[in-house]
Amino acid sequence: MPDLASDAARPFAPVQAARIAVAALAAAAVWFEVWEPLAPLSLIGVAALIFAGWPIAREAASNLLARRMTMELSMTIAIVAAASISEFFTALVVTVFVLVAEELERLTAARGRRAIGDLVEFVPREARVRRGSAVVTLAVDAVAIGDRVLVIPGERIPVDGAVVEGHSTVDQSRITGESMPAEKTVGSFAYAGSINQDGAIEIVVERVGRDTSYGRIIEAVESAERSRAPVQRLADRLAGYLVYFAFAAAATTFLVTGDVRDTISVIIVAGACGIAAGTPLAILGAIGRAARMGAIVKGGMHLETLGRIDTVVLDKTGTLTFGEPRVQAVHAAPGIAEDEVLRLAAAAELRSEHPLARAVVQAAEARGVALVEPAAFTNTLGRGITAEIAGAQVLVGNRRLLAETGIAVPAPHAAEIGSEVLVAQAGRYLGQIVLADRVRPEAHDAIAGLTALGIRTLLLTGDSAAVADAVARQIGIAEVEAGLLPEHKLARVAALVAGGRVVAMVGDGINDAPALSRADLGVAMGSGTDVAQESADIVLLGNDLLKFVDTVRLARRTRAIIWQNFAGTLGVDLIGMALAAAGFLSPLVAASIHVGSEMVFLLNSARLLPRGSNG
Ligand SMILES: Nc1ncnc2c1ncn2[C@@H]1O[C@H](COP(=O)(O)OP(=O)(O)OP(=O)(O)O)[C@@H](O)[C@H]1O
Ligand SMILES: [Zn+2]
Repeated sequence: MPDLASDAARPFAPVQAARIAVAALAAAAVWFEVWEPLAPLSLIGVAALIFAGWPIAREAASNLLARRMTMELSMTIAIVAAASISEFFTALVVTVFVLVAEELERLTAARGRRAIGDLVEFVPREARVRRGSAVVTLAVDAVAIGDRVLVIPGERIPVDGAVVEGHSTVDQSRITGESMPAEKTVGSFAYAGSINQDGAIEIVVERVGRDTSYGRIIEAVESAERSRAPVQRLADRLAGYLVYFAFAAAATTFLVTGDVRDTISVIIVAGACGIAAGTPLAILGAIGRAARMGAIVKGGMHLETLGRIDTVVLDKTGTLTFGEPRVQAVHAAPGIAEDEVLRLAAAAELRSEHPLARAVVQAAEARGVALVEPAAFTNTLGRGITAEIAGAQVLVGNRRLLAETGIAVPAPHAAEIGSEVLVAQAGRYLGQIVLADRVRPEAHDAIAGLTALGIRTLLLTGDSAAVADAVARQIGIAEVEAGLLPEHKLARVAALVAGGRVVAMVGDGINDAPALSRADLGVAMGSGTDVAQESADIVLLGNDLLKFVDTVRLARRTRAIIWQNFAGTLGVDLIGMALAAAGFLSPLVAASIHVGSEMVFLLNSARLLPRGSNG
């Protein structure tokens, strides 16, 4: 049972091969009774067992000292027992089996590790940095934020940053999971770890190394490898119990039948590496595969939770929509100019980070309206802005904000469904600005995918019921709750969790951060706030909701594979021990069943490893 973290990196050692060869040759020599001066004690057998069995016995001794019940322990006992009744052939062949199995396990585990190694290796170590008119090649560590990095066609992009020159298409599938090449022109954002295809581009460095999106993927996978998921601890415990059980069964067999060979078979047949090594391999493989799709799962525990979720709560703005509303129309009250409505709104919104605020300011700029700085302003959660402009109080926000101040507002324009931003000055209604956000094109299919998995979906939003209903209809979410303040979203999620649902909340961190952290699983959009991405359990780097659905499927499959291995191991071991106790299994057959079944379960886990990890 090799330890994934430490042993797997070790290549196939020549001495290990020598041990296997020596044990195999000695087994043949014993079989043909080549040189047996001291029969029934086989000198060749003893010498070969000491040489070949040494690592197994050493591992067994250290496990014994650490009070860990492992296969090495039971196998050592079985080998010694076989030798002590002069069954040297059996002892040697079992030794070969154990050594070969360990080597195979190590190779499988190494594949898991290599998937991570490839990940780390993929980002170039050097970058071409512009220095005045010259271009110098620097180690990526020496590149500073604000430097201009040049990337020629065919090269991998070494840093995260905005393109300031050139035009190209890049393959950024490793970061966002999108299979189509993405076009990069001046102003687009380029990710470290993507491959520049046909044009030279120049990038202003914004993030380097572990701070890049790709660096975060690596970090997530590495930490997933270090942290043990609860199911992994369960696997270790179960493996230990199996060894105890095998000892008890062997003792019983010996007491009842008095047959040493059958007793040895009972010990040998019970294997648990399929779960002890297969469980971490499955988790690592799944996390690596999710990372390939642009879904960073920050640990095996979250993967496990994801496999159990039955409810997904989604935020609207920034999650189901792009979170980039655009002004559709400005409706001014009689006698008021549209530009005046926009001017006051933009002034009030000037310092607000809210997506609606930014859209209003942008629209004002686009129309050439002069922007004035507000003398004072306050932001009321879920309502809007109260500002002081040119000595008058200006309200910019939703119906709730104006109604609470006693300002009458005409009914919404039936022509458009959009978020409305109402504007009032000194207690008088001036007009409204209608904004619309684009629904993410994959949102509809993503919801359908979740529904097909039997998952309940809810849309929670601070926006008006009219907008929320329109979005919900468009993407096929049945349950909608609108007009919610952040604390309402939190309470709603808390109620679902208290009701026994396993809840994932998908959001962008703008006014849904408390709910994100309250859910069993917080899923942050890559376009969301940094805080949300940092505190979330899963980050969707590419903002692709379909990849979230794929990740849910993957998590369920991982759970299924782990449980298949659990059940399979228990079944094989119990049936094997019963057959061995009844005298149906020779130690050799018992050893092949042990090793054979373990390899099947290990390969079952290895199915989850990302494919083509070199590409
Ligand atoms: N700066 C602002 N300017 C104008 N209106 C605002 C502002 N901040 C909040 N509002 C109003 O309050 C409502 C709720 O805002 P909140 O930020 O909680 O949710 P949201 O962004 O509309 O949607 P979601 O909850 O889906 O993210 C908005 O729809 C808007 O009507
Ligand atoms: Zn084993």
